[in-house]
Amino acid sequence: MAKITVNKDLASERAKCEFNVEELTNYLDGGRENTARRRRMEDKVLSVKELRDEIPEEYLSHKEKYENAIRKAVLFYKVQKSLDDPNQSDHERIRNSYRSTITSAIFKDNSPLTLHIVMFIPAIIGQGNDEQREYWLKRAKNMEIIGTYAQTELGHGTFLRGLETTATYDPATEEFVLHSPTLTAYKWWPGGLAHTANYCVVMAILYTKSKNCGIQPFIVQIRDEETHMPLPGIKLGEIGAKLGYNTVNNGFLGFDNHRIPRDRMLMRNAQVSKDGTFTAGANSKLTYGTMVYVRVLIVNNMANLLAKAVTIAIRYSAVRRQSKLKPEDPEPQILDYVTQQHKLFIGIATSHAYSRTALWLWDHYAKVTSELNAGKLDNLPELHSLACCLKVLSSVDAAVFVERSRLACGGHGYMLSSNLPQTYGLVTPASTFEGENTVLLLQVARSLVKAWQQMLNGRQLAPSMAYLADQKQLDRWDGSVNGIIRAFQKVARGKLAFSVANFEKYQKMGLSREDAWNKASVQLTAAAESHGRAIVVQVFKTETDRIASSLSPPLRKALDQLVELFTLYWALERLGDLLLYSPLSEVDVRDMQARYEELLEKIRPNAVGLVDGFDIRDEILNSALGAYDGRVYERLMEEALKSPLNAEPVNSSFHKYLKPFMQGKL
Ligand SMILES: CCCCCCCC/C=C\CCCCCCCCCC(=O)SCCNC(=O)CCNC(=O)[C@H](O)C(C)(C)COP(=O)(O)OP(=O)(O)OC[C@H]1O[C@@H](n2cnc3c(N)ncnc32)[C@H](O)[C@@H]1OP(=O)(O)O
Ligand SMILES: Cc1cc2nc3c(=O)[nH]c(=O)nc-3n(C[C@H](O)[C@H](O)[C@H](O)COP(=O)(O)OP(=O)(O)OC[C@H]3O[C@@H](n4cnc5c(N)ncnc54)[C@H](O)[C@@H]3O)c2cc1C
Repeated sequence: MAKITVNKDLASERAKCEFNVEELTNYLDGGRENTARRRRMEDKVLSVKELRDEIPEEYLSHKEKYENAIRKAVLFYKVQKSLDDPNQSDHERIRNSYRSTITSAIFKDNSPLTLHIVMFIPAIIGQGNDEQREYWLKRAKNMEIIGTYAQTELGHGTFLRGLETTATYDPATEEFVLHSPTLTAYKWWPGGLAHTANYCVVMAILYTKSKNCGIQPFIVQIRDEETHMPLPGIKLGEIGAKLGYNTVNNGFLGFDNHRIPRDRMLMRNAQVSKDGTFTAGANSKLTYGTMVYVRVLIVNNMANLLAKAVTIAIRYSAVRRQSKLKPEDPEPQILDYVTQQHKLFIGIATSHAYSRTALWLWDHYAKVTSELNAGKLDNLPELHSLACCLKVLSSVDAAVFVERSRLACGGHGYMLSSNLPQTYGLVTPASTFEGENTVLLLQVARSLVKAWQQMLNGRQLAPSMAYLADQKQLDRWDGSVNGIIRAFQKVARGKLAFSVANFEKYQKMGLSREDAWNKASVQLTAAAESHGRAIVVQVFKTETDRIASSLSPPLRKALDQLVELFTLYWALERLGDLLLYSPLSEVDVRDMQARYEELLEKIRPNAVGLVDGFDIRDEILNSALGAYDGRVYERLMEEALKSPLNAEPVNSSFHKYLKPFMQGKL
């Protein structure tokens, strides 16, 4: 094997690291065996050279990008399948794949099969009855059919009761008639819908016996299994170019009185009998279960994308030298600027915070799902609220810190060859999809207001909201992580109390409940956001304490520093709230600021080790700035030379336009 020459600054950073990087990787993977398994899988996938792009994706046309993505998706699926351990349960398979980012090595802009895996199959599992699962899951898991999740319409994404697609039951033929009565009823957005999927789960308003029975899921064939032509009564297409996700093949779909058999309604929850009698499920919101599942997964996806961005930015910052700190000294590494550390170390800490929170949430999700399967629904509202608020916070923070990583790389961060713009294109839609963030915060606020009322009635609160009942004053600011967590809880409690008081005040002033809610909604969403912050810091701290107790002292210290940095960063960001709701004084603020700066200094020698610990291979980072060897400038030039414009010294447009123009002949 050729010897890698590592940039000398990066090499000396690695020599400075105070902990064992491999131990950190094992910790993140959940053990040495998991690291080995993940690496074996990466080796195998990366050994398939047909999965690599010869021409950088960005130089392909829109159509070529899609065709190339499909070519790779098929091959990638087969390689993955050959590595699958059939003895793992679905729960274990997903948990074990939490640290896997290998998909990014193949697709810079995501795969056209994403929705098949992430929503179509889960919708059949969550919404299909036993026979439906038996039949459809086998076909879907074997890739005999490819599906997507078609819910959003041109006119409505958030407000599901406002969907216009109808499924009207016809008892004479025992069929549902699917129809899009208007342009705005067209399904719009589903990934893979345009040219990839031949089936989809369609969410439509069910009418039977002339009654609206709410939104229900239907499994609908949309293309012929042989010719792939759209079926009669179905209009399909692609929605066009987007900020990112351009290889996901998002599509539109309209129905013109398209008929499907009765057994195509997924009937795990609600049912329609042959004569058209509707039987409601135990809770109508179980129909929204696929969204809860994906919201839970998104938290982890955000942690991984952020780890990628911050790895690139930290390595680049160790290599890049710019300006002068002292006139007599050479140009320093930009990582030595404390402002640069302030921009980036929080990204490392945030990725850790959400990857710990994501695992915690996944285990909670699995527990509640098994209760739901046993008919126990009590914990569904809390799960919904938690999934909403953690999806919101992780997507907002990831977008901010990925963009900050890009900016921290100066001009080179603007290059597609840095892979930072594309990474931003992957994180930013998560603030919109799977429930627009403000809308989800309002759902969280709704659950908090309910909890507040339960508390006033002396009822027990769900564990994640139990702190609301803690009436004790926070007498003293001690600056410890646990003290700050309690302060965050006080903030959330205080903001909730304030918004509930305003909500009630507006109603007393004569506004309807709905108008009062709307008027109080800025404060309500702020309370929901604070509730989320309190949960994330607490989970980050307690889960790190729980899992890291057996680690070596140097690594334990490094992780504790990240937890403290994360806590202090948000305390300083939310000073106004803390000054309102906790006994924080001016001196305490100055102490916190000093401690924060001290932490930046302590983390500085470990910065490269911390991102090396994410163990994201060059093929996955896909970045001229972030490669392990730090050959930043050489790679930037190599990538520049791949531009098709560099294939010839003079472009034909010179003779056609520029020359006549400059010579006054045009
Ligand atoms: C080996 C496999 C490994 C897999 C690994 C995969 C790796 C990849 C990882 C990550 C994936 C990244 C890529 C993801 C691509 C995703 C693409 C995106 C797809 C989509 O966007 S699909 C469309 C999503 N759409 C939405 O989210 C719509 C948002 N709107 C809503 O959810 C609702 O309309 C609403 C909640 C806002 C309001 O609903 P409505 O019916 O009007 O409700 P109300 O009448 O107001 O009642 C509210 C009442 O209901 C309760 N409630 C609401 N939702 C739920 C729920 N889901 N569960 C439980 N309860 C719910 C709510 O609390 C209220 O209760 P109350 O009345 O207060 O008691
Ligand atoms: C990349 C990408 C992939 C997607 N993939 C899929 C898919 O596979 N399948 C699918 O079905 N859908 C998909 N979607 C659609 C996505 O789920 C919706 O865009 C999302 O649910 C938001 O709905 P909307 O676009 O209608 O936004 P809107 O609801 O119109 O939001 C616009 C604005 O209105 C505000 N607003 C709306 N309602 C309220 C309210 N009640 N209170 C306060 N403010 C409100 C919002 O906060 C926002 O600021 C995808 C979207 C994207 C971007």
